[in-house]
Amino acid sequence: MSSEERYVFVIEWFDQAASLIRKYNLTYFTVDNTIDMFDIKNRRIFLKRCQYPGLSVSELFIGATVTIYSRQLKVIDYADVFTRQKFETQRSKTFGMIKPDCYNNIGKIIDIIYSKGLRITNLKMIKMTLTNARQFYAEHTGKPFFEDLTNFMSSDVVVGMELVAENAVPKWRELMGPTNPITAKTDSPNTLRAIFGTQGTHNAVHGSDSATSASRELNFFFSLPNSPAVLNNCTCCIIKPHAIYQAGKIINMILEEGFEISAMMMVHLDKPTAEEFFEVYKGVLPEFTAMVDHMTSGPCIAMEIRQENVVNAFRQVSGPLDPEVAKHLRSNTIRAAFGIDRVQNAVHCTDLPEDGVLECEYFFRILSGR
Ligand SMILES: Nc1ncnc2c1ncn2[C@@H]1O[C@H](COP(=O)(O)OP(=O)(O)OP(=O)(O)O)[C@@H](O)[C@H]1O
Repeated sequence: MSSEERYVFVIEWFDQAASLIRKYNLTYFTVDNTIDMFDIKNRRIFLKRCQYPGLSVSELFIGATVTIYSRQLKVIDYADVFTRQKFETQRSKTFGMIKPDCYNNIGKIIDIIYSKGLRITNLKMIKMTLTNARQFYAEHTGKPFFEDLTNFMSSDVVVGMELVAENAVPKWRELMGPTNPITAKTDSPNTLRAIFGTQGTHNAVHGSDSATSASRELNFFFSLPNSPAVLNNCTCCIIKPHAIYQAGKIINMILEEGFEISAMMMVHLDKPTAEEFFEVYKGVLPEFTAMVDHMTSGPCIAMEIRQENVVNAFRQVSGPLDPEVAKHLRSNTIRAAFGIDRVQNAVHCTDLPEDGVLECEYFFRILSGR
Protein backbone atom coordinates (compact mmCIF):
# COMPACT_ATOMS: atom_id res chain seq x y z
CA MET A 1 0.00 0.00 0.00
CA SER A 2 1.48 3.37 -0.96
CA SER A 3 1.82 5.98 1.77
CA GLU A 4 -0.13 8.32 -0.53
CA GLU A 5 -3.11 6.04 -0.72
CA ARG A 6 -6.39 7.71 0.08
CA TYR A 7 -9.99 7.24 -0.90
CA VAL A 8 -12.27 10.16 -1.69
CA PHE A 9 -16.08 10.02 -1.61
CA VAL A 10 -18.84 12.51 -2.28
CA ILE A 11 -21.12 12.65 0.73
CA GLU A 12 -24.33 14.49 1.51
CA TRP A 13 -25.63 15.89 4.73
CA PHE A 14 -29.14 17.17 5.19
CA ASP A 15 -28.77 20.34 7.21
CA GLN A 16 -32.07 20.39 9.10
CA ALA A 17 -31.70 23.94 10.38
CA ALA A 18 -31.13 25.42 6.91
CA SER A 19 -33.30 22.83 5.14
CA LEU A 20 -30.44 22.31 2.69
CA ILE A 21 -28.54 19.34 1.38
CA ARG A 22 -24.82 20.06 1.76
CA LYS A 23 -22.20 18.15 -0.20
CA TYR A 24 -18.67 17.36 0.86
CA ASN A 25 -15.70 15.33 -0.25
CA LEU A 26 -14.73 12.92 2.49
CA THR A 27 -11.15 11.71 2.23
CA TYR A 28 -9.99 8.61 4.07
CA PHE A 29 -6.20 8.30 4.41
CA THR A 30 -5.34 4.65 4.79
CA VAL A 31 -1.78 5.29 6.00
CA ASP A 32 -2.93 6.54 9.41
CA ASN A 33 -6.73 6.02 9.25
CA THR A 34 -7.44 9.74 9.32
CA ILE A 35 -10.17 11.65 7.52
CA ASP A 36 -10.85 15.15 6.32
CA MET A 37 -13.92 16.83 4.82
CA PHE A 38 -14.05 19.48 2.13
CA ASP A 39 -17.12 21.65 1.55
CA ILE A 40 -17.69 21.35 -2.22
CA LYS A 41 -19.90 24.43 -2.72
CA ASN A 42 -17.92 26.84 -0.58
CA ARG A 43 -14.57 25.37 -1.68
CA ARG A 44 -13.06 25.17 1.78
CA ILE A 45 -11.94 22.64 4.36
CA PHE A 46 -14.86 21.73 6.60
CA LEU A 47 -13.10 19.21 8.84
CA LYS A 48 -9.33 19.31 9.22
CA ARG A 49 -7.53 15.99 8.84
CA CYS A 50 -7.98 14.10 12.07
CA GLN A 51 -8.34 10.67 13.60
CA TYR A 52 -11.92 9.48 13.76
CA PRO A 53 -11.73 6.08 15.46
CA GLY A 54 -15.46 5.40 15.06
CA LEU A 55 -15.11 5.15 11.26
CA SER A 56 -13.36 2.36 9.40
CA VAL A 57 -12.76 2.20 5.66
CA SER A 58 -15.01 -0.87 5.43
CA GLU A 59 -17.98 1.35 6.29
CA LEU A 60 -17.49 3.49 3.19
CA PHE A 61 -19.41 2.35 0.15
CA ILE A 62 -22.05 3.89 -2.10
CA GLY A 63 -25.35 4.06 -0.25
CA ALA A 64 -23.76 3.77 3.20
CA THR A 65 -24.74 6.15 5.96
CA VAL A 66 -21.98 7.12 8.36
CA THR A 67 -22.16 9.37 11.38
CA ILE A 68 -19.36 11.85 11.98
CA TYR A 69 -19.62 14.23 14.92
CA SER A 70 -23.38 13.56 15.18
CA ARG A 71 -23.96 14.39 11.51
CA GLN A 72 -25.53 11.61 9.51
CA LEU A 73 -23.76 11.56 6.15
CA LYS A 74 -24.78 9.60 3.11
CA VAL A 75 -22.09 8.32 0.75
CA ILE A 76 -23.44 9.09 -2.72
CA ASP A 77 -20.50 8.74 -5.12
CA TYR A 78 -16.80 8.22 -5.60
CA ALA A 79 -14.96 11.51 -5.99
CA ASP A 80 -12.08 10.23 -8.12
CA VAL A 81 -11.20 7.48 -10.56
CA PHE A 82 -8.75 5.77 -8.20
CA THR A 83 -11.41 5.35 -5.51
CA ARG A 84 -13.99 4.19 -8.04
CA GLN A 85 -11.67 1.55 -9.52
CA LYS A 86 -10.57 0.30 -6.13
CA PHE A 87 -14.04 0.10 -4.63
CA GLU A 88 -16.10 -1.05 -7.58
CA THR A 89 -14.17 -4.30 -7.70
CA GLN A 90 -13.72 -4.59 -3.95
CA ARG A 91 -17.22 -3.87 -2.74
CA SER A 92 -20.19 -5.30 -4.44
CA LYS A 93 -23.73 -6.12 -3.45
CA THR A 94 -25.87 -9.16 -3.73
CA PHE A 95 -29.35 -10.15 -2.70
CA GLY A 96 -29.75 -12.94 -0.17
CA MET A 97 -32.98 -14.35 1.12
CA ILE A 98 -33.81 -16.69 4.00
CA LYS A 99 -36.61 -18.90 2.74
CA PRO A 100 -39.77 -19.89 4.67
CA ASP A 101 -38.32 -23.23 5.83
CA CYS A 102 -35.66 -21.40 7.83
CA TYR A 103 -37.79 -19.14 10.01
CA ASN A 104 -36.42 -20.81 13.17
CA ASN A 105 -32.87 -20.43 11.90
CA ILE A 106 -33.00 -16.73 10.92
CA GLY A 107 -30.74 -15.75 13.83
CA LYS A 108 -28.24 -18.54 13.19
CA ILE A 109 -28.00 -17.68 9.48
CA ILE A 110 -27.53 -13.94 10.15
CA ASP A 111 -24.81 -14.82 12.64
CA ILE A 112 -22.99 -16.96 10.07
CA ILE A 113 -23.31 -14.17 7.48
CA TYR A 114 -21.57 -11.68 9.79
CA SER A 115 -18.97 -14.23 10.88
CA LYS A 116 -17.99 -14.76 7.22
CA GLY A 117 -17.32 -11.05 6.72
CA LEU A 118 -20.42 -10.15 4.70
CA ARG A 119 -22.17 -6.94 5.80
CA ILE A 120 -25.94 -6.66 5.90
CA THR A 121 -26.77 -3.18 4.64
CA ASN A 122 -30.52 -3.66 4.36
CA LEU A 123 -32.90 -6.30 5.66
CA LYS A 124 -36.65 -6.79 5.64
CA MET A 125 -39.03 -9.57 6.54
CA ILE A 126 -41.99 -9.85 4.19
CA LYS A 127 -44.64 -12.33 3.19
CA MET A 128 -44.60 -12.68 -0.59
CA THR A 129 -47.86 -13.17 -2.41
CA LEU A 130 -48.03 -15.97 -4.99
CA THR A 131 -47.85 -13.29 -7.70
CA ASN A 132 -44.68 -11.84 -6.12
CA ALA A 133 -43.09 -15.30 -6.00
CA ARG A 134 -43.99 -15.97 -9.63
CA GLN A 135 -42.50 -12.64 -10.69
CA PHE A 136 -39.39 -13.21 -8.61
CA TYR A 137 -38.77 -16.66 -10.12
CA ALA A 138 -40.11 -15.81 -13.62
CA GLU A 139 -37.03 -17.35 -15.29
CA HIS A 140 -38.20 -20.78 -14.02
CA THR A 141 -41.76 -20.48 -15.38
CA GLY A 142 -42.82 -23.78 -16.92
CA LYS A 143 -40.19 -25.90 -15.14
CA PRO A 144 -41.52 -28.95 -13.26
CA PHE A 145 -40.70 -27.46 -9.83
CA PHE A 146 -42.13 -23.96 -10.58
CA GLU A 147 -45.53 -24.45 -8.88
CA ASP A 148 -44.00 -26.09 -5.79
CA LEU A 149 -41.34 -23.41 -5.58
CA THR A 150 -43.68 -20.43 -5.86
CA ASN A 151 -46.26 -21.97 -3.48
CA PHE A 152 -43.48 -22.62 -0.98
CA MET A 153 -41.97 -19.14 -1.31
CA SER A 154 -45.36 -17.53 -0.67
CA SER A 155 -46.32 -19.92 2.15
CA ASP A 156 -44.73 -17.96 4.98
CA VAL A 157 -42.40 -15.09 5.78
CA VAL A 158 -38.98 -14.65 4.17
CA VAL A 159 -36.11 -12.35 5.16
CA GLY A 160 -34.44 -10.50 2.28
CA MET A 161 -31.02 -8.95 2.73
CA GLU A 162 -28.72 -6.63 0.82
CA LEU A 163 -25.28 -8.16 1.36
CA VAL A 164 -22.06 -6.24 0.75
CA ALA A 165 -18.62 -7.80 0.42
CA GLU A 166 -15.69 -8.15 -1.90
CA ASN A 167 -17.09 -10.25 -4.77
CA ALA A 168 -20.41 -10.49 -2.95
CA VAL A 169 -22.24 -12.61 -5.55
CA PRO A 170 -19.82 -15.58 -5.63
CA LYS A 171 -19.01 -15.21 -1.93
CA TRP A 172 -22.65 -15.57 -0.89
CA ARG A 173 -23.30 -18.40 -3.38
CA GLU A 174 -20.30 -20.27 -2.03
CA LEU A 175 -21.61 -19.88 1.50
CA MET A 176 -25.07 -21.09 0.39
CA GLY A 177 -23.72 -24.24 -1.26
CA PRO A 178 -25.20 -26.46 -4.00
CA THR A 179 -28.88 -25.96 -4.92
CA ASN A 180 -29.85 -29.45 -3.75
CA PRO A 181 -29.39 -29.81 0.04
CA ILE A 182 -28.80 -33.57 -0.26
CA THR A 183 -25.86 -32.92 -2.59
CA ALA A 184 -24.76 -30.08 -0.31
CA LYS A 185 -24.67 -32.39 2.73
CA THR A 186 -22.29 -34.78 0.99
CA ASP A 187 -20.24 -32.38 -1.15
CA SER A 188 -20.14 -29.15 0.89
CA PRO A 189 -21.17 -29.96 4.48
CA ASN A 190 -20.25 -26.54 5.89
CA THR A 191 -22.60 -24.60 3.64
CA LEU A 192 -25.94 -23.11 4.67
CA ARG A 193 -27.95 -25.42 2.43
CA ALA A 194 -26.16 -28.46 3.88
CA ILE A 195 -26.75 -27.30 7.45
CA PHE A 196 -30.27 -25.89 7.16
CA GLY A 197 -31.80 -27.23 3.91
CA THR A 198 -33.87 -30.38 3.69
CA GLN A 199 -34.79 -31.16 0.07
CA GLY A 200 -34.94 -29.61 -3.47
CA THR A 201 -37.19 -26.63 -3.05
CA HIS A 202 -36.71 -26.34 0.73
CA ASN A 203 -33.08 -25.30 0.49
CA ALA A 204 -32.92 -22.60 3.16
CA VAL A 205 -31.54 -19.63 1.25
CA HIS A 206 -31.54 -17.84 -2.06
CA GLY A 207 -28.76 -15.81 -3.66
CA SER A 208 -28.52 -13.81 -6.88
CA ASP A 209 -26.51 -15.48 -9.64
CA SER A 210 -24.93 -12.31 -11.11
CA ALA A 211 -24.47 -8.62 -10.40
CA THR A 212 -27.30 -7.84 -12.86
CA SER A 213 -29.71 -10.24 -11.12
CA ALA A 214 -28.62 -8.82 -7.76
CA SER A 215 -29.54 -5.32 -8.81
CA ARG A 216 -32.91 -6.42 -10.23
CA GLU A 217 -33.75 -8.61 -7.20
CA LEU A 218 -32.74 -5.94 -4.68
CA ASN A 219 -34.98 -3.40 -6.41
CA PHE A 220 -37.83 -5.88 -6.67
CA PHE A 221 -37.69 -7.12 -3.08
CA PHE A 222 -37.11 -3.84 -1.30
CA SER A 223 -39.99 -2.18 -3.12
CA LEU A 224 -42.50 -4.86 -2.04
CA PRO A 225 -44.82 -3.42 0.58
CA ASN A 226 -45.94 -6.68 2.24
CA SER A 227 -44.85 -6.20 5.86
CA PRO A 228 -46.23 -9.12 7.83
CA ALA A 229 -46.68 -6.96 10.97
CA VAL A 230 -49.81 -8.00 12.82
CA LEU A 231 -50.06 -4.94 15.08
CA ASN A 232 -51.78 -6.61 17.98
CA ASN A 233 -50.52 -8.50 21.07
CA CYS A 234 -47.08 -7.21 20.18
CA THR A 235 -44.06 -5.47 21.58
CA CYS A 236 -41.32 -3.60 19.77
CA CYS A 237 -37.67 -4.58 20.05
CA ILE A 238 -34.91 -2.56 18.41
CA ILE A 239 -31.42 -3.99 18.15
CA LYS A 240 -29.20 -0.95 18.68
CA PRO A 241 -26.35 0.06 16.32
CA HIS A 242 -23.51 -1.09 18.59
CA ALA A 243 -25.03 -4.58 18.75
CA ILE A 244 -25.77 -4.97 15.05
CA TYR A 245 -23.02 -7.55 14.51
CA GLN A 246 -24.58 -9.55 17.36
CA ALA A 247 -28.03 -9.33 15.75
CA GLY A 248 -28.03 -13.00 14.75
CA LYS A 249 -27.31 -14.13 18.31
CA ILE A 250 -29.95 -11.77 19.74
CA ILE A 251 -32.59 -12.92 17.22
CA ASN A 252 -31.74 -16.53 17.98
CA MET A 253 -32.12 -15.91 21.71
CA ILE A 254 -35.54 -14.33 21.12
CA LEU A 255 -36.74 -17.27 19.00
CA GLU A 256 -35.35 -19.85 21.43
CA GLU A 257 -37.25 -18.14 24.24
CA GLY A 258 -40.40 -19.01 22.27
CA PHE A 259 -41.34 -15.52 21.02
CA GLU A 260 -42.67 -15.05 17.51
CA ILE A 261 -40.87 -12.45 15.38
CA SER A 262 -43.69 -11.32 13.12
CA ALA A 263 -41.99 -8.38 11.40
CA MET A 264 -38.44 -7.18 11.01
CA MET A 265 -36.72 -4.32 9.21
CA MET A 266 -33.31 -2.69 9.19
CA VAL A 267 -33.51 1.07 9.50
CA HIS A 268 -31.05 3.91 9.82
CA LEU A 269 -32.81 6.44 12.02
CA ASP A 270 -32.16 10.11 11.52
CA LYS A 271 -32.15 12.49 14.48
CA PRO A 272 -35.70 13.90 14.16
CA THR A 273 -37.11 10.38 13.82
CA ALA A 274 -35.18 9.03 16.81
CA GLU A 275 -36.23 12.06 18.89
CA GLU A 276 -39.85 11.54 17.88
CA PHE A 277 -39.82 7.82 18.69
CA PHE A 278 -38.11 8.28 22.07
CA GLU A 279 -39.90 11.52 22.98
CA VAL A 280 -41.46 10.10 26.16
CA TYR A 281 -37.98 9.65 27.63
CA LYS A 282 -37.05 13.33 27.10
CA GLY A 283 -36.52 14.91 30.53
CA VAL A 284 -37.02 11.50 32.15
CA LEU A 285 -33.90 9.58 31.15
CA PRO A 286 -30.67 11.53 31.81
CA GLU A 287 -29.14 9.66 28.87
CA PHE A 288 -31.79 10.91 26.37
CA THR A 289 -29.39 12.92 24.15
CA ALA A 290 -26.70 10.25 24.23
CA MET A 291 -29.35 7.65 23.41
CA VAL A 292 -30.62 9.60 20.39
CA ASP A 293 -27.02 10.10 19.20
CA HIS A 294 -26.34 6.40 19.54
CA MET A 295 -29.57 5.33 17.83
CA THR A 296 -28.62 7.46 14.80
CA SER A 297 -25.00 6.30 14.64
CA GLY A 298 -25.65 3.24 12.48
CA PRO A 299 -28.28 0.78 11.33
CA CYS A 300 -30.74 -0.76 13.80
CA ILE A 301 -33.05 -3.74 13.38
CA ALA A 302 -36.64 -3.17 14.52
CA MET A 303 -38.85 -6.17 15.23
CA GLU A 304 -42.46 -6.82 16.09
CA ILE A 305 -42.48 -9.57 18.72
CA ARG A 306 -45.56 -11.52 19.79
CA GLN A 307 -46.63 -13.83 22.60
CA GLU A 308 -49.13 -13.80 25.49
CA ASN A 309 -48.56 -10.72 27.73
CA VAL A 310 -45.69 -9.98 25.43
CA VAL A 311 -44.59 -6.54 26.65
CA ASN A 312 -43.86 -7.71 30.18
CA ALA A 313 -42.61 -11.12 29.09
CA PHE A 314 -40.18 -9.56 26.64
CA ARG A 315 -38.92 -7.04 29.19
CA GLN A 316 -37.92 -10.01 31.36
CA VAL A 317 -35.85 -11.46 28.51
CA SER A 318 -34.30 -8.05 27.69
CA GLY A 319 -33.24 -7.57 31.31
CA PRO A 320 -32.58 -4.47 33.41
CA LEU A 321 -31.84 -1.23 31.52
CA ASP A 322 -28.29 -1.09 32.90
CA PRO A 323 -26.18 -4.00 31.58
CA GLU A 324 -24.01 -3.89 34.72
CA VAL A 325 -27.08 -4.53 36.85
CA ALA A 326 -28.25 -7.13 34.35
CA LYS A 327 -24.92 -8.99 34.53
CA HIS A 328 -25.21 -9.26 38.32
CA LEU A 329 -28.91 -9.90 38.74
CA ARG A 330 -30.16 -11.42 35.46
CA SER A 331 -27.19 -12.94 33.70
CA ASN A 332 -29.24 -14.84 31.12
CA THR A 333 -30.82 -11.71 29.60
CA ILE A 334 -30.07 -9.97 26.29
CA ARG A 335 -28.66 -6.86 27.97
CA ALA A 336 -26.41 -8.90 30.28
CA ALA A 337 -25.02 -10.77 27.28
CA PHE A 338 -24.72 -7.97 24.73
CA GLY A 339 -25.02 -4.62 26.55
CA ILE A 340 -22.11 -2.30 27.30
CA ASP A 341 -23.62 0.59 29.26
CA ARG A 342 -26.99 2.29 29.83
CA VAL A 343 -26.96 3.82 26.33
CA GLN A 344 -25.40 0.94 24.46
CA ASN A 345 -27.59 -1.64 26.16
CA ALA A 346 -28.13 -3.89 23.12
CA VAL A 347 -31.89 -3.48 22.70
CA HIS A 348 -34.74 -1.10 23.20
CA CYS A 349 -37.95 -2.80 24.23
CA THR A 350 -41.42 -1.34 24.79
CA ASP A 351 -41.95 -0.31 28.44
CA LEU A 352 -45.72 -0.22 28.85
CA PRO A 353 -48.24 -2.82 27.64
CA GLU A 354 -50.38 -0.09 26.05
CA ASP A 355 -47.43 1.11 23.92
CA GLY A 356 -46.60 -2.21 22.23
CA VAL A 357 -48.94 -1.68 19.29
CA LEU A 358 -48.09 2.03 18.98
CA GLU A 359 -44.34 1.41 18.80
CA CYS A 360 -44.75 -1.38 16.24
CA GLU A 361 -47.06 0.85 14.21
CA TYR A 362 -44.40 3.54 14.24
CA PHE A 363 -41.90 1.29 12.46
CA PHE A 364 -44.08 -1.03 10.41
CA ARG A 365 -46.77 1.38 9.31
CA ILE A 366 -45.49 4.95 9.59
CA LEU A 367 -41.73 4.64 8.88
CA SER A 368 -42.01 1.86 6.33
CA GLY A 369 -44.57 3.96 4.47
CA ARG A 370 -42.37 7.09 4.38
N1 LIG B 1 -34.84 -29.87 -9.54
C1 LIG B 1 -35.41 -29.12 -8.61
N2 LIG B 1 -36.34 -29.62 -7.82
C2 LIG B 1 -36.96 -28.87 -6.89
N3 LIG B 1 -36.68 -27.56 -6.68
C3 LIG B 1 -35.72 -27.01 -7.45
C4 LIG B 1 -35.05 -27.76 -8.46
N4 LIG B 1 -34.16 -26.94 -9.07
C5 LIG B 1 -34.29 -25.73 -8.47
N5 LIG B 1 -35.21 -25.78 -7.49
C6 LIG B 1 -35.66 -24.67 -6.61
O1 LIG B 1 -35.68 -23.47 -7.38
C7 LIG B 1 -34.77 -22.53 -6.85
C8 LIG B 1 -34.16 -21.75 -7.99
O2 LIG B 1 -33.41 -22.64 -8.78
P1 LIG B 1 -32.00 -22.23 -9.38
O3 LIG B 1 -31.67 -23.22 -10.45
O4 LIG B 1 -32.02 -20.77 -9.73
O5 LIG B 1 -31.05 -22.52 -8.15
P2 LIG B 1 -30.08 -21.62 -7.34
O6 LIG B 1 -29.60 -20.53 -8.19
O7 LIG B 1 -29.09 -22.50 -6.65
O8 LIG B 1 -31.07 -21.10 -6.22
P3 LIG B 1 -31.65 -19.66 -5.94
O9 LIG B 1 -32.05 -19.05 -7.25
O10 LIG B 1 -32.82 -19.90 -5.01
O11 LIG B 1 -30.55 -18.95 -5.26
C9 LIG B 1 -33.78 -23.36 -6.03
O12 LIG B 1 -33.18 -22.63 -5.00
C10 LIG B 1 -34.68 -24.43 -5.48
O13 LIG B 1 -35.41 -23.96 -4.35
